[in-house]
Amino acid sequence: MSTRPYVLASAAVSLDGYLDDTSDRRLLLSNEEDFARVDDERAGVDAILVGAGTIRTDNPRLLVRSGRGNPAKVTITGSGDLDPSANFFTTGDVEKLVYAPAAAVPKVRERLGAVATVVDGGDPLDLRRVLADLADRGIERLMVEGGGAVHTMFLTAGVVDELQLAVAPVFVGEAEAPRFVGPGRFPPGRLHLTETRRIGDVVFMRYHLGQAARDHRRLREAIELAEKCPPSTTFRVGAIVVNAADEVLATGYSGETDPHDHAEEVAIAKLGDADLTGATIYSSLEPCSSRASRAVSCTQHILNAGIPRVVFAWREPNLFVDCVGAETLRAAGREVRELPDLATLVKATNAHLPLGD
Ligand SMILES: NC(=O)C1=CN([C@@H]2O[C@H](COP(=O)(O)OP(=O)(O)OC[C@H]3O[C@@H](n4cnc5c(N)ncnc54)[C@H](OP(=O)(O)O)[C@@H]3O)[C@@H](O)[C@H]2O)C=CC1
Ligand SMILES: Nc1c(N[C@@H]2O[C@H](COP(=O)(O)O)[C@@H](O)[C@H]2O)[nH]c(=O)[nH]c1=O
Repeated sequence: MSTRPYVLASAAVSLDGYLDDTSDRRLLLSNEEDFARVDDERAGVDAILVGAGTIRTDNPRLLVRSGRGNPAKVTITGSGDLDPSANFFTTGDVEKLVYAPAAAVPKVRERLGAVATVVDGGDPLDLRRVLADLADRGIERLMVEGGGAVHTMFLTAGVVDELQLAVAPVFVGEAEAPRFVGPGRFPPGRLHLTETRRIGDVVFMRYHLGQAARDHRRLREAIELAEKCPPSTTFRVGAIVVNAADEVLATGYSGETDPHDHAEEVAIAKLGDADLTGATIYSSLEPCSSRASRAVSCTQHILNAGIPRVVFAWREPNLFVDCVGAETLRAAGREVRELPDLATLVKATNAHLPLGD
């Protein structure tokens, strides 16, 4: 079971590393196309978090403009100095959560209790406790949109899995303007760069950190493995099982020994009596939860084998069956991570299927 959500930090920065200028007007660093990308990211998360400073400065709504998702809104405050009529609280029919240090909770609840759920975040506020509480509330994927104090806090606490930066072609040049991050002890070493993209005049960069970086590397390998699948009229999938030390225990791909083979069942069948404590199975596609060709689903094989962690890229589209693999595994207490930025590669391997768009 996840003890915290997958945390995706997102920011748009100037060439000199600022989030905003010092004027009263909000500085738009993203261009229209990049704001659409941010909207897509928002549509794919369960909650969006900004600091109280951002609510006071920007008065954001934090809604999905395209109407495709319904993420909850989350903020952090020590002072409780937030206006209950701010857009954060008044727009969107979604849950609003305010985390405050224990000592401040009564005051914050008095001010904001009618428009939000005020939660004790520990004394002093403990980020891991906040994240554990969000996980308990069903938040699997959290997008942290800033501002600078919040990005610094999350990154220096080592709880960011993915960082998305959009660099805009402008200088701010004001010493008093908010920077992307302040000083602190950040994760050591170089981050794992997983994507760069030109979006008009903006450069988009995606990085993965820590375990998420290891997951990204292994999942790409599983996706590449699917290229070995023989021609098929069903999904072409690759799977890799690693132990707690990230050593490969077994691999498999669809149709490896028989046309009905699924990648996960092939890999699991090769495991023998390997120690699966802390093991992870990487599968390019969400493990199936029911199937026509054989009696036991891959979700059930994973549960039977006792593999505690599952990482996949693409939610199974409702082409053959209605898949509930991820939900079933989570309900059984397994940690499930989805890396949807790799789904495009899996779709390309499955271009033979009638998938629509
Ligand atoms: N370009 C971009 O992508 C973005 C830009 N921005 C910009 O960033 C700026 C705001 O950034 P910034 O001023 O750093 O503010 P933040 O949004 O990071 O919020 C900081 C506030 O969060 C609360 N907080 C932080 N840590 C704690 C803690 N440990 N315990 C309790 N409360 C805590 C405090 O609230 P309190 O003071 O109430 O106690 C603090 O003042 C704005 O100018 C905004 O426009 C913001 C988001 C994205
Ligand atoms: N200025 C800026 C961002 N600002 C973020 O967007 C929030 C406003 O959201 P909304 O009210 O929903 O439009 C704002 O508070 C801050 O978190 N984001 C970006 O990707 N690029 C940008 O250039």
